[in-house]
Parts: sequence; structure tokens; C-alpha cells
Amino acid sequence: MTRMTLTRLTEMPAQGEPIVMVTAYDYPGARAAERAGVDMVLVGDSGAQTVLGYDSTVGVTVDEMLVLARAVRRGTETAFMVCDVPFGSTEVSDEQAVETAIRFVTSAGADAVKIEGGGEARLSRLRAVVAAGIPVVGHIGLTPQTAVALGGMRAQGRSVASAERLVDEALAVQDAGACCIVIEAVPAEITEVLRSILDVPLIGIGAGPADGQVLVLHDLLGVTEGATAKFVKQYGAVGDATVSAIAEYASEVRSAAFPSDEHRYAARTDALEAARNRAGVLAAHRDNTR
Ligand SMILES: Nc1nc(=O)c2c([nH]1)NC[C@@H]1CN(c3ccc(C(=O)N[C@@H](CCC(=O)O)C(=O)O)cc3)CN21
Ligand SMILES: CC(C)C(=O)C(=O)O
Ligand SMILES: [Mg+2]
Repeated sequence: MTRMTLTRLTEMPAQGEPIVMVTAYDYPGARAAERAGVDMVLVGDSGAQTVLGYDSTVGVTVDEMLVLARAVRRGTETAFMVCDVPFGSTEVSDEQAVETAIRFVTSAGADAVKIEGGGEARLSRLRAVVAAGIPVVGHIGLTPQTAVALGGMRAQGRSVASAERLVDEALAVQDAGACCIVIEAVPAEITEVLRSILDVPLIGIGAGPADGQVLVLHDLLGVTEGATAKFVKQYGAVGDATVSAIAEYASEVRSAAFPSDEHRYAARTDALEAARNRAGVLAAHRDNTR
């Protein structure tokens, strides 16, 4: 199997082949995505919440993301690996953005980085990273890193101004050099409009049909506890299955049903005899010195 290339990804929409992207944050997640045959894996900053337990994506650091990204890289052979650059790691300057992107490429083997937003400063970062020779995936619509400024985790493109802004940002992000664009939490009809004017693949999450889809692995597996976004479809009940398995283990330990004979090592008779003799000698010694 050969590694997915940017050229191939870019050609998929014209061939009528939807692009499949899923997040991964560790080696087993990457192996599972790989074995399932996805086209792209995203080391999302959603990992701040799904695997690191933060209550938003905002506090996660580059060093933390790199640990996740390296593990995903070790498990990924054919899928194209995109890494989210976390909040604060590109905001200061174009130079900072390029240095951050380079770290994801050189120290984690990222095939591309994803940068949120379509405002002027974001476009400048995008151009700078692309100019450094690093492919960039754009991300517009609901951009969780700056959700406070958007008024919370809310769908975008629902007012006239917001819909117009999405069209402007989609084109600007493409012109800045993005190789594809993730669009999050936008009405499907708006996504359709954007698709009609874009040349690069549009990958949707909560944005209706697009050239591809992305979902958070832990959401689709049913590992995420509590409420998930409206756009999540749960394809498994892995969270419940995990709790049941651990609860059954706990119960068998407490009832002494585990470990049973099949999980025991057989002793060699001479070794057992020797251990018993030694224990007897030591016990006698202990009694004598008391
Ligand atoms: N587990 C997980 N899944 C995600 O999809 C995800 C993360 N974490 N963390 C980073 C961001 C945050 N995202 C979110 C989080 C919440 C909503 C949400 O609850 N939306 C509401 C309100 C929509 C509205 O008011 O317009 C919803 O009902 O969908 C959406 C996207 C998407 N990303
Ligand atoms: C939801 C996707 C697009 C993302 O950015 C993430 O998982 O962090
Ligand atoms: Mg993200």
C-alpha cells in the first residue's frame, strides 16, 4: 500500500470519491483508522478534550500535541496525516506560525497542518506556512479555538453577514494556498454554495454533504461522555463496552474467578521443590532468631 498523496486527494472530488477523514490521538486509534482504510487522519486539538481531559481545546500545548502526533504517525502508513496547530502557537506572528508548523513536520512527521480561521492575520499565517513548503488545511465556519469570539459553540452562516463572510473566507483561505478546507457547523445549503466556487476539496463536519467528511473518533465510537454536537453520528458503543469489560474484570478479581488455570504458568517440579525447601529453611531461621 502506498501513502496517500496530496495530488490524489485533490483529484478525488472530480472522480466522485468522497474523502474520509477521522481524528486519531494515539497509536491504537491510528492503527484502527488505518485498518479501516480512511484517506486522512487528523490529530485534532479536540484531543485536548477527548484524551487529555481538558474542558476546551484552548489550553493544549504544542508539546502535548506533538506527543499525540508522534504516536499517530507510528500507527499510520497510508493515510495522509494532518495536525491541528493549537491555539497560541501561530497567533503571535508569521514567524511563530512557520516555526510551529516546522515542528509538526520535522518532529512528528505531519503531512500537513490545519490552521483555523479566515481573518487577515490567519491568512497571513497560512501564506507564510505554505511558502515554507508545508501543506496547510484551512478550517472555517465554527472554529472552536476562537469560539468565545463567535459567541460560543454555535453553527455559522445563519445570518446574512455570517453567510457572506463564509463565502469571502472560503475563497480567501483557498487563495492563501490551503490544499483543502474543513468546514464546521454550517447549513448544508451554504456548504453547497461554497463547493460550487471552490477548487480545493471541502471537508465537512456538521456542514452537510461535501467533498469529504471528518468526525471525532471518540464521538463516532461512542466513547465521549455526555452530550455531543448535533452533527455527531454514533457508530459504536465502545465507551459502554469498555466499562463493561473493566467491570467484569473487577468482578472476577473480587470473586477469585480470575485468574483461572488457563492464565497460570506451570511450575517445574524441581524449582517448586527448591522454593519450598528454601522457604522452610528461612522460616526456621526466622523462628530461631525471634
Ligand atoms: N468530542 C469532540 N467532538 C467535536 O466535534 C469537537 C470537540 N470534541 N472539541 C473541539 C470541537 C468543539 N466542537 C463542538 C462542540 C460543541 C458543539 C455543540 O454543542 N453545538 C451545539 C449548538 C449548536 C448551535 O447552537 O448552533 C449543537 O447542538 O450542535 C459543536 C461543536 C467540535 N469539536
Ligand atoms: C473537529 C475537527 C475538524 C477538529 O478540528 C478537531 O478534531 O480538533
Ligand atoms: Mg481542531
